[in-house]
Amino acid sequence: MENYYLYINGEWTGKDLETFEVTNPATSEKIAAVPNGGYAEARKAADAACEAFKSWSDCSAYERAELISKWHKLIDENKEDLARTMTLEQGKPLKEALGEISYANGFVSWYAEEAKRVYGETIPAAVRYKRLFVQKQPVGVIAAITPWNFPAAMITRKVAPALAAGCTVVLKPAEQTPLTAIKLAKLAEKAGLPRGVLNIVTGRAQEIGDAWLEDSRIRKLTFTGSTEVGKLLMKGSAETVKKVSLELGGHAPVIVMEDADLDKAVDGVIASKFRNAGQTCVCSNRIYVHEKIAAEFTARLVDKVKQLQVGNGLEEDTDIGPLIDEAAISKVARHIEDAVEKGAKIETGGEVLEGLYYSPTVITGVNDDMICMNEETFGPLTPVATFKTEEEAIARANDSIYGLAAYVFTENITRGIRITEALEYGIIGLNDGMPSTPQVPFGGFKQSGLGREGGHYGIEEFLEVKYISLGL
Ligand SMILES: NC(=O)C1=CN([C@@H]2O[C@H](COP(=O)(O)OP(=O)(O)OC[C@H]3O[C@@H](n4cnc5c(N)ncnc54)[C@H](OP(=O)(O)O)[C@@H]3O)[C@@H](O)[C@H]2O)C=CC1
Ligand SMILES: O=C(O)CCCC(=O)O
Repeated sequence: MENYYLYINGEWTGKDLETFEVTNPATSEKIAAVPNGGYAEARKAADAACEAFKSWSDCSAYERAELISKWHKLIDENKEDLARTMTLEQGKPLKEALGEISYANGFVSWYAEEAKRVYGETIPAAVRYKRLFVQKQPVGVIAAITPWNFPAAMITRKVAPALAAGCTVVLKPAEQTPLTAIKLAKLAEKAGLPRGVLNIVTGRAQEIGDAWLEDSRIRKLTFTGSTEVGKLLMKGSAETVKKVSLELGGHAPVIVMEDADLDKAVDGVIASKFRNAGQTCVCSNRIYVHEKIAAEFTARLVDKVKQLQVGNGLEEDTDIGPLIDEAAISKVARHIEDAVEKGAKIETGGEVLEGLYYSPTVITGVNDDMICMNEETFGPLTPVATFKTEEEAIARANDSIYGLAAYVFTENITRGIRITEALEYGIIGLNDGMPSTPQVPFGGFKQSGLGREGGHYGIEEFLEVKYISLGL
């Protein structure tokens, strides 16, 4: 078993701390023990990041870009090992894990370049004897708290722009998936990132979070995870008025119009629904199909869902791995039981399999009172409801406290644009089940979060705007 430690001020520490176990959700086997850090370690990490900020923020953008590019190269050279580690601790199929490493590394290369494009501005003054300038500066020390469902991409999507902007970082990965995070930090060290610039603390979430929330030297919190914890962290950030970026829950609707290309729509739904066994905040959670094509759409969908292979992610033909834990299984089962009690029909799936596996499921006869039509399932359940008019579909799709991703399938581009503009969502896949990519803004409306990650928008979250008035 490999050793995994905390990474604070360029040193691998925490060897004397108690540990917590990391298990493989596919087999329930213990795969590693990781130090159970807490308040003291979080403080040390913050001290290191504060000290390192002085020199890191003073480096030229080109110096930072070069180190970030070296990190990118090392991640690429180690992608098989990183992907295998991810599959072992998180469960997703190896082919998906490899895809995530490439996606994650896409943020690293994008922000290595973007570091060089942090432009300022000059603004015409109203009087002759003044010159007005705007420049951008790094926010300061950043605290990042990340989830288990994307153990690499949720880290690089935060850390790469923060480093590029000149910020230093303290990071707490999720309890279930710290190994990928630690391996990424080892590669950052190998790339030559100066000590204290990136610090990783594993352990007791609330203590670590509290230490960073109360620390006025930490100027920004960036978080991906549940809406519940996001709200707690937002409240906790108020005391020291930190900047906050939150990427929280979703409840993505899919609208399939009567003029959709049905094969495209079915493939899009499968891609968005079953990615990571449905454990993605942009996974489609509820499908609205025009009543005229509902029977044909459902038949084609069910046929394809039946072909999905459930199994250990390390096996080559696996499409759907295990869910992360028992609570995730119970949530899916509860959503299906509730739907069936309220009149839904299981077209395929609906079974808890041995271990942490749940069979990919399609249900029909769905109505808006069912839990699955109101809450994020975060599992492989596909509820299919029908609608009569475009207005009805839009209203039902928007009837949610969430606003992260939505999907629309239609071959009529005018209608597609009209629906897209009416949807209260931050990300829309129009005839596309996989809109995520490093160069675009990712984030939600309403209670799905604040701020944007990715693209040129992502680096702005780590920059302060400074206005300088020069009197001549
Ligand atoms: N938007 C998204 O991408 C995600 C959404 N979710 C949703 O949330 C549900 C629950 O998943 P869960 O893993 O519990 O998500 P959480 O929001 O609890 O966890 C996300 C991260 O926050 C940390 N955390 C939890 N509580 C605190 C706290 N009080 N202070 C500081 N950090 C904290 C966790 O640490 P630790 O792991 O140590 O508890 C983890 O690193 C899922 O079923 C899903 O619906 C989950 C993951 C990602
Ligand atoms: O928050 C998530 O669930 C991970 C984001 C997935 C993506 O970037 O598409």
